[in-house]
Amino acid sequence: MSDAASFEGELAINVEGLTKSFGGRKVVDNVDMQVAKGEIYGFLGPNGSGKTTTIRLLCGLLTPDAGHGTCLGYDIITESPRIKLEVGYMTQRFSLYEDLSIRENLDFVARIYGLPNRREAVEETIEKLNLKGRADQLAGMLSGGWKQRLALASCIMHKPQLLLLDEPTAGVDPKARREFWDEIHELAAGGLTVLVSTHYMDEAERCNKICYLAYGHLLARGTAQEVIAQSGLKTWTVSGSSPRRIRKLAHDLTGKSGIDMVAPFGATLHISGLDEAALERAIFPWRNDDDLSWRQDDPTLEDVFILMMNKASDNFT
Ligand SMILES: Nc1ncnc2c1ncn2[C@@H]1O[C@H](COP(=O)(O)OP(=O)(O)OP(=O)(O)O)[C@@H](O)[C@H]1O
Repeated sequence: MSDAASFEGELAINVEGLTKSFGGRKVVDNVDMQVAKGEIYGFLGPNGSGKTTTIRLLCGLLTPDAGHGTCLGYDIITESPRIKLEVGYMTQRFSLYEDLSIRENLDFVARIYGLPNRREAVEETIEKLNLKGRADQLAGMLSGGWKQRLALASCIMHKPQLLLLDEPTAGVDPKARREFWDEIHELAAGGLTVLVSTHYMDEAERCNKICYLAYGHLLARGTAQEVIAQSGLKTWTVSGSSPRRIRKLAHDLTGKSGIDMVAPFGATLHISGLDEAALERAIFPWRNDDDLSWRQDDPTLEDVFILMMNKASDNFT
């Protein structure tokens, strides 16, 4: 059996070739993943692209059909019970006992884990996640943001080394999301490794590294800047004399050769293409239009992800 301490300074997650099928359909296909200790690693991709399945393969809840590797220094196939003990997993539909208070919910979780010094562990967690003022409130009466904070508290009370968060802030307002992310950064600063799936671009940008999974295939990885640069996408931002003018331009350019994507952003339009020369040719007839103002821009992460999603749906579905 491997020694978890031996992964110190190494990779918290190191897997290769992970593959999993359901009903004859590959939902995770040959995925490699390396996550350094203490890193916040974002997991992005369209609905049904295999993010949750990959998370379950990593923590030993599912066995891969092919592939191998380690999580926290333990073999994901032969040592999954050890992994489960050292991972905090916040599932998409995390359930709390609504008629128990925050403190009672945490006490219940502490019992399940069989934590020694249960009371101390609960109070320490309440303190750590700033839940003190609400500790006696019923979970069912909490706002979405506080519920997520309680869910997070439940996942870290047993002091895991790796936190797996599956869309932890879905449906939570921006202020509560920001506070939740401040907390994640604080935990990572203390040495915890975090793998988080999200559909929010601002959250992707708060990760140290990200990867993009589509239809089971890992299409990109790196820092947000690296993923944007690797995409090779060229983008123009256009503003117009009126919303109607911008709508007409979007209509005229959509589907034109050389243009891979046309996306409205507020009062502007993002026009992107992978072949710079072909893009220039496509927009040329509108470049001197007095009603339009053109600016060459860096593509956003969202531009890049939408392009990858469109291309993946052509290639894999
Ligand atoms: N236990 C299962 N049995 C059969 N099919 C499954 C099972 N679990 C997941 N799937 C299917 O595998 C595919 C990938 O699902 P998964 O939940 O991993 O995607 P996801 O990227 O997490 O999606 P979302 O962003 O919607 O949460 C989906 O088509 C899903 O229906």
